[in-house]
Amino acid sequence: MEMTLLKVHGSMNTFYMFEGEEHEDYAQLAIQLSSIDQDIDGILVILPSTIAHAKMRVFNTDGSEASMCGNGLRCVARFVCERDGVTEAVIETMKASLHVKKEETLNDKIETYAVEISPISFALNSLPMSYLSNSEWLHKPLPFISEEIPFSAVSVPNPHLIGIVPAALQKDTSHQQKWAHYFNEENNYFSDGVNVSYVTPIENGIFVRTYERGVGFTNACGTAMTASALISCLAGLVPYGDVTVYNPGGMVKCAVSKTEDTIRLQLTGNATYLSVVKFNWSSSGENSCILSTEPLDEQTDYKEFIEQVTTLSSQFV
Ligand SMILES: N[C@@H](CCC[C@H](N)C(=O)O)C(=O)O
Repeated sequence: MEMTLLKVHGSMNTFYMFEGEEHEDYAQLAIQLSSIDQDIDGILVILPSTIAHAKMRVFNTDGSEASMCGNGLRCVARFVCERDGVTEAVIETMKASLHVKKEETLNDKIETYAVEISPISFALNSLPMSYLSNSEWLHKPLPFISEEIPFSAVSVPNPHLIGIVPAALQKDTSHQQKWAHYFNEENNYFSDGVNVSYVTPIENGIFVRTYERGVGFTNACGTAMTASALISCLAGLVPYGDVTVYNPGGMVKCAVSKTEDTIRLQLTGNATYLSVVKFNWSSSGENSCILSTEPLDEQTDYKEFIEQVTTLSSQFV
């Protein structure tokens, strides 16, 4: 089957995105595409929805399906808004229908979208995480990892384990690599695996590096950055409101607001189109191949933006 794919990124978290139908073997397509193009972190499928403007499904490079993808949702938001001629929309995801909207550009010429991140839960069984008989784990060391790093577990709704680390542990990624790898193999704590982020407060925000479940280290993970902003606010490391979050692929803004019984999260960042790719997909994989690639010209502007904004975080990249 010949398909037209858009190669897109949010903070350099990179995907092939396309309109599809239900009941195709997208897990296998994700595995095939990521073995052909090792730049990508997964695929985004835009489907018809009976309750929203569209439905998004996201598959990691290992073929596992995730309940949410913050960076991907911004790209889907752009596609759906441009397709339907609107500036706001609702996108159905695995666990919730989420509000998305076109935003003021983060910088000249950068297509920018804001997306709701929800539902949020600190209940360990929502990840799931199992540790002794705890029902939540917030800003406390996990002694089998380290007595110094405060970890928090949260689902938004995909699962995140977030550690607040000093600059030295942010620069040397081997500690994070070891534990993230361990938690994403057969283990006693996370039966479905977990996205693991190390967060370091910097001058005007936080820096977040994420090892994604089903992928490995990524340039950025949108849900992880938003969950990290929330944990940093709860821990008193940054004030509530708009948190500037740097990552190896760029910078986003995460709005965190909290009343007595409600937390609201919104992720704002780029939705950049890289190229239009014609792909021949055969289910056996034998004849699957890229037929043509037509580069688009948005990445030059994105690179300029990154050069301007990432001086503070360059020590970690
Ligand atoms: N990159 C995404 C998250 C993708 C899914 C994740 N690997 C999982 O399995 O939960 C993001 O931007 O949120």
